[in-house]
Amino acid sequence: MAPVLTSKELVEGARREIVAHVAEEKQAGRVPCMAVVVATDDSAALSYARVKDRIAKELGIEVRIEVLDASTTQAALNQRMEALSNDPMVHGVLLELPLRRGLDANIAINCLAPQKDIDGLSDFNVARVAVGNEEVAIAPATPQACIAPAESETKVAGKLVTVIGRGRTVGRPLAHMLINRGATVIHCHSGTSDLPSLTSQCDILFTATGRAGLVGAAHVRAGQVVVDAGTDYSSGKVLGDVDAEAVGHVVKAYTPVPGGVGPLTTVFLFKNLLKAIALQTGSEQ
Ligand SMILES: Nc1nc2c(c(=O)[nH]1)N[C@@H](CN(C=O)c1ccc(C(=O)N[C@@H](CCC(=O)O)C(=O)O)cc1)CN2
Repeated sequence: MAPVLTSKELVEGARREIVAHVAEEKQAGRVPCMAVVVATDDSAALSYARVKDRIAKELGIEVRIEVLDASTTQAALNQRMEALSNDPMVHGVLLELPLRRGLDANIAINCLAPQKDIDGLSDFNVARVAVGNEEVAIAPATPQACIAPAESETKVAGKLVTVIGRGRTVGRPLAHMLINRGATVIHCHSGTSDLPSLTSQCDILFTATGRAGLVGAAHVRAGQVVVDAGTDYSSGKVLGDVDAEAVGHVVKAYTPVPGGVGPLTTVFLFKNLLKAIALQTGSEQ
């Protein structure tokens, strides 16, 4: 079996960096504060909010969780996002996804000032990433959490990579971020015909569809690194896109689910909060 690229060491390294950075912020008189808006009944999304709260406490970061009940309208959600964005004590706002039916995440997220959009999902941040201006953008956390384990195994620059998935939170920004890092990108999705021929020719395969077991032995070849950002809870436990048993016998290394991209996503959200502060205070131009 190929080595499993667990994210434990990367998470621990990132946490050490965050703790040091938070201490600097506190010396400068700021307590980094993230608002988490929960307007969903999705049990996974609710538990992610609680996980963020617990980890934030360990890192010295303040978290304000705002739960909006089932009667919340789009207008009320937008107003809450705007108010949190205008609060000088709040440095970043995150909207737990997916939202309740009838609420539009894009409209709500675009009510935030771009420098407070720590999910990096507002049109402003998406556009900055897409045009290669990532330095001064807030890039979404999950794509960052996909690239870090791949980079720990092999350089992304100059490689042929395939991305499966075109969602707004992972697949789409990930493809842009890989281009920004010098990779040659094949971008696939649910409508792609003959997926195995496009996934098996690349050096690094990223998958973010949420369809458990989509990637099997026919999709991979020896020597590849496979990064799995899929999460499917329909069976009662969390499963990735990759059939690890089948793929693990073929490839060079792969990230597991759980224990791979997920835990790294959370720490990159906190890193985004610190970048947001730098953008707000002008210490990053
Ligand atoms: N507004 C956002 N919503 C969502 C995002 C996001 O980046 N912004 N990503 C995911 C949720 N997410 C972080 O917010 C997240 C997902 C998974 C994990 C994680 O650690 N998963 C564990 C498995 C946990 C389990 O057993 O249930 C793992 O993979 O090891 C953390 C954060 C969707 N929503």
